[in-house]
Amino acid sequence: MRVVVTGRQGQVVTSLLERAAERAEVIALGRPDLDLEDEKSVLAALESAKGDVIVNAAAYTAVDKAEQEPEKAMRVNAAGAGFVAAAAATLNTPLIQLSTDYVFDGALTRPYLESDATGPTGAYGRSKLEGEARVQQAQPNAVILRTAWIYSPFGANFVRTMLRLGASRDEVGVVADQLGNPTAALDIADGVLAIAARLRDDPTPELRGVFHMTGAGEASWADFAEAIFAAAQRCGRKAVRVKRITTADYPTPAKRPANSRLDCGKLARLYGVALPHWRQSLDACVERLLSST
Ligand SMILES: NC(=O)C1=CN([C@@H]2O[C@H](COP(=O)(O)OP(=O)(O)OC[C@H]3O[C@@H](n4cnc5c(N)ncnc54)[C@H](O)[C@@H]3O)[C@@H](O)[C@H]2O)C=CC1
Repeated sequence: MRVVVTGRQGQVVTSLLERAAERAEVIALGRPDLDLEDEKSVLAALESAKGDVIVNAAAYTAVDKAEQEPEKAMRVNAAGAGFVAAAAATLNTPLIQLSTDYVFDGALTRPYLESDATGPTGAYGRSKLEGEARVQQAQPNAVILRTAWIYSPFGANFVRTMLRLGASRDEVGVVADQLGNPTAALDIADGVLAIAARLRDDPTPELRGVFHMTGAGEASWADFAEAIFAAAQRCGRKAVRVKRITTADYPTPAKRPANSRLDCGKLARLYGVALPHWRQSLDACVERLLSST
């Protein structure tokens, strides 16, 4: 199977390249060859790459910065996703579009289902939600995969930020009143490859549409940070305390949902795909990061 993915250095792209092994050939296309802001480059690059399945993993992911440049977030995450979907339709190729828990407002007190009403609280979430709509319009042969709180040994993410802060501090303040599902990018890659193989071979309409896919288990950012520091301590690093603070204590430009837990039951039922518990994958990630520094 030949999987063509947008982006070259993102967490999910890098994980797909690493996890492909003998299951798939993964071709990563990034700027300048494929720029989501340039429709012609998107079609030309995807056409020449000739994938069995296309994965749109590139995105404008700077959640806070998006508040200052919402038009740019829209161009990349909404228009750009639409370009990828239109190209996928032209090339008659199924598409997997990565999306986010931040399409929800966080008011529910249970994990969100695919059928729950969306209501993004910031520019990033709005742009990703509009991206979902453009994909569904342009290429019905698509899976929109909402994931969340991605961490990995690559790129910028919460695990790497905590390890950096923990190296120079004994205590770090972390918000304890936002709940979500930490998700390893390497596990996302495994899930995406399984979904891609099924999408290519199985035309069942129920396999298309919106699906939630996160690591099993839930956490607040403070729980997540505590687990990171515990794993680091097992690797010989000093202890770091987590001071549990509130969202009000740590204002950010983008308002984040208090609860963005996603219910992943639909993906398990229809695809038989369920990602490992975030704690399990976290230990491997921390060990890998600390052994390489
Ligand atoms: N990082 C997270 O915690 C979450 C991410 N997601 C979604 O998952 C997907 C993958 O996220 P990550 O791998 O963490 O992202 P990332 O930020 O690590 O990588 C994004 C990639 O997109 C590329 N990119 C940005 N603008 C581009 C453009 N105009 N043309 C071509 N490439 C461009 C960047 O160069 C980068 O390589 C994205 O769709 C993101 O919205 C969903 C939920 C949470």
